[in-house]
Amino acid sequence: MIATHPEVDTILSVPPAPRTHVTIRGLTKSFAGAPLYTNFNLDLPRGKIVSIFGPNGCGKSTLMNMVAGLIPLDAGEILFDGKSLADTTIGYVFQNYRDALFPWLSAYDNIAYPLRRGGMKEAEVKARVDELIALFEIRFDLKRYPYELSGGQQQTVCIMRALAPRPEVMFLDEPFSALDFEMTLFIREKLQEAHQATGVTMVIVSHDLEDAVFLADQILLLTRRPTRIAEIVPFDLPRPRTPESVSDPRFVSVKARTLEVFRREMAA
Ligand SMILES: Nc1ncnc2c1ncn2[C@@H]1O[C@H](COP(=O)(O)OP(=O)(O)OP(=O)(O)O)[C@@H](O)[C@H]1O
Repeated sequence: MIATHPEVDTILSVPPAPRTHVTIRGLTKSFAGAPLYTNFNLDLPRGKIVSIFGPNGCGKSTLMNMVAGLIPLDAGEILFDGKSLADTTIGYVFQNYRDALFPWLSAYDNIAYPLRRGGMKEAEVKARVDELIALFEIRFDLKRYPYELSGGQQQTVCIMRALAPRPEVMFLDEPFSALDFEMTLFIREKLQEAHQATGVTMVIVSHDLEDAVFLADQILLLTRRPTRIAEIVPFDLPRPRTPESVSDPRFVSVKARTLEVFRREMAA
């Protein structure tokens, strides 16, 4: 006899949507006995940028960190093209770039770190780092150490390091929150270029509505905890999006819709 279990039923009964890259089924997580996610299902589309937005403490970072394997699930299954995380190359950009880079390594060696760790030959490491230097149009000296770089330069190095091993999925936890406006514009542009050049699936947690909308193909809006999907708002403004895009009526309309759902959830 086959034992039935609600979580297994969920996993079997919800097939992934077409062009899905990451399939999340029956995800369940509590902290100190208080449920955060219960039987949560989500498909993340291949090659798209999904922003996660929602009320404070609703579990945006926890969701992304569970998908990235940094926080264990209580139950459920997360597959990348049907593969486990262990068989998938991912990249992760932390919110706090100051703590994310290895201070004893130069910027160059930070970027090269995951490649060398993966056993890549030095000539190939150099070729890959050179590609990233060209993609990001780096003009500062990568022989410098993290403490010698500006915040924006450090975050750029973090993003280059995450992209170096050609990840299938890249996770970014509030990548703009510690940046000034000028650097935010720069990093937005560079992330967009990197996405267009590589087609990597990206997941971004954001606290800022404009940041959440700007890069996204989809804005995943979460409810208060116990957390469910409030709405997935699509945003198909053509790329490249520019600083002027924020006044485009399509941008304004998606931002207004996102705010409306957010307000509804705050009031719930
Ligand atoms: N290690 C932990 N132990 C206990 N509770 C936790 C832990 N990590 C997260 N939580 C709780 O889980 C909830 C979700 O946290 P999380 O940081 O994922 O939310 P968030 O939406 O990213 O929050 P914020 O908007 O404040 O950044 C919060 O109530 C938080 O206090």
